[in-house]
Amino acid sequence: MNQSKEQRILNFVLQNAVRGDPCSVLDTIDKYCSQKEWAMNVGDEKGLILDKTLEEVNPSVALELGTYCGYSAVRIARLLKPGARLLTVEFNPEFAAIAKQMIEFAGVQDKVKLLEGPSEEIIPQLKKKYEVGTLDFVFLDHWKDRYTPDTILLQECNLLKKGSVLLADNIIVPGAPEFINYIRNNPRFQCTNYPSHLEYMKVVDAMEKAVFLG
Ligand SMILES: Nc1ncnc2c1ncn2CCCCCNC(=O)c1cc(-c2ccc(F)cc2)cc(O)c1O
Ligand SMILES: [Mg+2]
Repeated sequence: MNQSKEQRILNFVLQNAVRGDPCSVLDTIDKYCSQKEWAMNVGDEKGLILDKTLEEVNPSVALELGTYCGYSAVRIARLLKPGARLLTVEFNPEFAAIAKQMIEFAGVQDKVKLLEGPSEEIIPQLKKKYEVGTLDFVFLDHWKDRYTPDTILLQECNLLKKGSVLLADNIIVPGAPEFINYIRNNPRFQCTNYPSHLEYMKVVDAMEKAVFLG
């Protein structure tokens, strides 16, 4: 049974990155996906926007929707202060299994909780089952047509507080037009657009930051 692309990415990391060194894991994934096989990691260019936003917010509790191979989970976790934690949600069991190994190899497993399932099921469980009060930071990188319903669900579940920051990937490609329409016309959010490029490609993409005003 031949390997999946995600398994090949993980194997390349296990053989070429430095165990316990998150930056070497990120660099190794970027090297593989830019030189050998494209994959939908946020990548190093948009990754810098993610880094800068995280340094601004310095979250105690962060949520990621769409783990994939764990690239952005490692990217986020490496910047979290002691005691801070990331909850990351992945729908696809094969991706979740890869991401778990990636997160452990990078040595950030103590900061990351990987939750398997659809976001619409997990979000309503965050307060009671996962002891979340409110979320300081949310990275949206899952199905693009889930960005809006999940942003509404986060509000309905009282998971956002004044100052909570949402950062959404892929505003141009694959695109999230309904989300952009929703969030930019919603007086409870202050939005900023960050032009960039699709991971590992010369194709234009962008990220959108939305600060919840309470
Ligand atoms: N917890 C949950 N709930 C619901 N869905 C869930 C989920 N957890 C996961 N998923 C399921 C989403 C899996 C993938 C989402 N990401 C994407 O679809 C994505 C696609 C591209 C792309 C661009 C140009 C191309 F030509 C082709 C693909 C780039 C990206 O950066 C992307 O993030
Ligand atoms: Mg993405």
